[in-house]
Amino acid sequence: MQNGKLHILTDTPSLANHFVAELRDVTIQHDSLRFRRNLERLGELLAYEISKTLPYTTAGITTPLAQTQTQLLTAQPVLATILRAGLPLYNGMLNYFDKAYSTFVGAYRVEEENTELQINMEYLASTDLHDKILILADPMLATGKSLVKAYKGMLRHGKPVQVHVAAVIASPEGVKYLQQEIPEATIWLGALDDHLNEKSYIVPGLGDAGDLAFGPKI
Ligand SMILES: O=P(O)(O)OC[C@H]1O[C@H](OP(=O)(O)OP(=O)(O)O)[C@H](O)[C@@H]1O
Ligand SMILES: O=c1cc[nH]c(=O)[nH]1
Ligand SMILES: [Mg+2]
Repeated sequence: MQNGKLHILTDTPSLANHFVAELRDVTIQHDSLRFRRNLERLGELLAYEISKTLPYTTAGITTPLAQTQTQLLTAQPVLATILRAGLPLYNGMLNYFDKAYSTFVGAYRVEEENTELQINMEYLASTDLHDKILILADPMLATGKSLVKAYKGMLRHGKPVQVHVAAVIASPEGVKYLQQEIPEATIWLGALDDHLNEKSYIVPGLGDAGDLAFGPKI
């Protein structure tokens, strides 16, 4: 699906399908090194796709043989992510936007029986966001509450001129919530899944991205 504001990598046959498949597959996903690397690879692909929509200016460069011209980013984006599971995806993006400044948010879902899902946000370290192109990356867009809470917290550090949200797997419910709460955002997904289950996990999804990347939380 491509509607200008929502882009989904796996709607087109490409290697992105392999990386998402390996993240989901129970016979492969327990290899945590491979799991993190696949998140990183998708961060690289998403960064590349986003880069095609950013502003560029013509710049002159000197090779050993001649002068030539090229198109370079007018300004670096700011990369933001949510700990823990966001780290490998962020790292992939930083591999490509290698001069970007960063913003980090520490947030986690509090999953308790019979209560509505809450997000605990305990840490936010941000660079100046005023008039910046912000790319907010988190592998899982489930209810969307973590991303929305993180973004609203970040606005204390300036209003970005452009907002991109990048996720590896999203639910339709999460996309709808994000579009309602952050209508200015362009959304970039690895895959758009079917639904959320009663514990607000994405189905078919991949399970718990943070635990698969870094081990179970106690
Ligand atoms: O859309 P939501 O319903 O808010 O869910 C998505 C959040 O869940 C995961 O983090 P989690 O809370 O599991 O923390 P972790 O990265 O420490 O595992 C994921 O990385 C998102 O931040
Ligand atoms: O399906 C989900 C939902 C939230 N967080 C995850 O890691 N997976
Ligand atoms: Mg988790």
